[in-house]
Amino acid sequence: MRRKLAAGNWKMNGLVDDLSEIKALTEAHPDPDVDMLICAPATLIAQMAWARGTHALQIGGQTCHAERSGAHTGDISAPMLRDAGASHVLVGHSERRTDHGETDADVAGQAAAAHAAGLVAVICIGETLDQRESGHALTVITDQLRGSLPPGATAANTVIAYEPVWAIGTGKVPTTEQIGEVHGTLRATLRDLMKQAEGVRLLYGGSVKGSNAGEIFAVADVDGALVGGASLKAADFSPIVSALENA
Ligand SMILES: O=C[C@H](O)COP(=O)(O)O
Repeated sequence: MRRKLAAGNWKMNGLVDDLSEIKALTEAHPDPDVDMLICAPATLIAQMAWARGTHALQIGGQTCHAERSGAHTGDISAPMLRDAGASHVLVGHSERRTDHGETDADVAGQAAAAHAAGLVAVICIGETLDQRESGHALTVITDQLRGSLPPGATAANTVIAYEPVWAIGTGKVPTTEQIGEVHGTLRATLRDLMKQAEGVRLLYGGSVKGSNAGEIFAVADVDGALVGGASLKAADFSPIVSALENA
């Protein structure tokens, strides 16, 4: 049985004052039936880890370098994230792939670095609108998964997040049939790639809100969500956590 995961990605948002949202979130879900994760900007990871106190909320970074240390100005390594209090890290988010030209091979290297540092890698994949409309979505996400999954990936150290690029921050959401088709394909692909395929959690991400979370979580092989905008405020994220608890 896969434990469900409600993950938030604050992206390049959040100042120290916003840690009040973590207090509100943990107070709203003192003993959650699902895993909760917030991927914070690097500047807030240590303070967020302090702010959660003894709550089970997990904290993640949003990217990491493939190397442990070195002359890479402005980058952050997986051991640094771990040292700051993170247990997870996003790798291969489409905004990283677009803004920083990260390739599947780069993402696999980052995920391997995360694993070596004892972090869970949340590997993000997803097709563009052109790829969806030209009928290539399943080929694209399958190729991304094959290229981004490093050797040594296990059910314990890896989560896959399917985020169609066209659904991120747009209010557009695939149909539940489309989500089910992709997640079923991802599960089948994982079976080809690793022994623990049944245990790997598959998240859906892209315009998830309290109002649509329930129907998304009812789709087979959707084990949770990766939420951007609606994770910034506890009042918005809490209904998503509750919907997952009730799924
Ligand atoms: O990492 C999160 C995704 O990019 C989804 O963002 P969104 O919920 O604002 O659409």
